[in-house]
Amino acid sequence: MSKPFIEVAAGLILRPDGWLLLAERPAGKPWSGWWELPGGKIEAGETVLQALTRELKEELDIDVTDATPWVTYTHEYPKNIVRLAFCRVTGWNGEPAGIEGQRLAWVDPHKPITVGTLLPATEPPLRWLRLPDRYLITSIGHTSNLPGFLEQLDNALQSGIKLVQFREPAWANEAGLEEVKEGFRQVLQHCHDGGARCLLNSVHPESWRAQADGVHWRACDAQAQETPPSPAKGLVGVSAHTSEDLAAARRLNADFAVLGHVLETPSHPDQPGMGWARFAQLAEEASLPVFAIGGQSMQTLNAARQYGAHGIAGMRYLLAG
Ligand SMILES: Nc1nc2c([nH]c(=O)n2[C@H]2C[C@H](O)[C@@H](COP(=O)(O)OP(=O)(O)OP(=O)(O)O)O2)c(=O)[nH]1
Repeated sequence: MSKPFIEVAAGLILRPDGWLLLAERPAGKPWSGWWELPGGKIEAGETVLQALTRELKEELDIDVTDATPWVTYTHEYPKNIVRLAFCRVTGWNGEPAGIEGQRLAWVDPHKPITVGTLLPATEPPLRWLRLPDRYLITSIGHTSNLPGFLEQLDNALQSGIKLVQFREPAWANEAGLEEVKEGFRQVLQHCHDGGARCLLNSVHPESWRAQADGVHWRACDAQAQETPPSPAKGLVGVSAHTSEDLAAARRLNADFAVLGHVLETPSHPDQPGMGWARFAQLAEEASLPVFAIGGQSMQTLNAARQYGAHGIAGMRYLLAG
């Protein structure tokens, strides 16, 4: 007999200081005593955000004023399969209270969670929440551009960029390997001095990866990998344009995908963007955090979140701050 399939809306209720609300499952419910994100089952005819708003009123007595879809994730338990639509909740009226007698705790998601044991399906979103919301991709292109780029990079790091990808296919085509490798070394050093991590694009030699803080797979390279290559060091990102690319990202146990391009962008002048509607569709099926790419800037971050993005990725606009 097939297992029951449950659809759930769950909220990452985030205070302005970044702390997150967790709740203990009350006595009398399955998994009582385990900690979770507040929320509950989606009823027939309800949208995810309607279900979330109702559940948070019933369980916490708060009125949600600002919530956006985030990652939708399916987990198989021994007795059922749960599809969790996680949403970021950043605005509400009222002070959360444990209406069903459940204990509540505000926690810093960037530190180990010590309040109690999390439900198995609640662990991934806490890990994903630690990803920064902006992902800067390098576009140096030529050895003579390196000093100017590093200056701009320092400014971007100062303005809060915490995740960078070294991706230089054009530069690697026209310059010697050692020259580009030296550029990578310098970018990495600036990132580390500025408190950021730097992933290496899979277009560059595998032997450089040990220095990087993780690998970012091109879509074609991700598709070509049958199984995750030996335990990945650091973060794993994957570029995606289609459902198949997102499936490859899941096979590689990626921490996130970069999906696009969404809007028109100078880096792909002849290709129209997929648009936000298609982006939202693909993001919903991704089962992992997705950065929107293509025409993205701080002005599009809020829009991207409305369509289910975790954050934005880009070259020019993110570098310009
Ligand atoms: N709310 C929530 N549910 C989670 C999380 N992680 C996780 O595996 N689940 C599972 C546990 C349950 O099987 C299911 C949620 O169902 P529930 O029993 O809380 O739903 P509900 O509040 O509508 O409860 P009820 O009225 O049916 O008693 O999702 C999480 O972080 N938050």
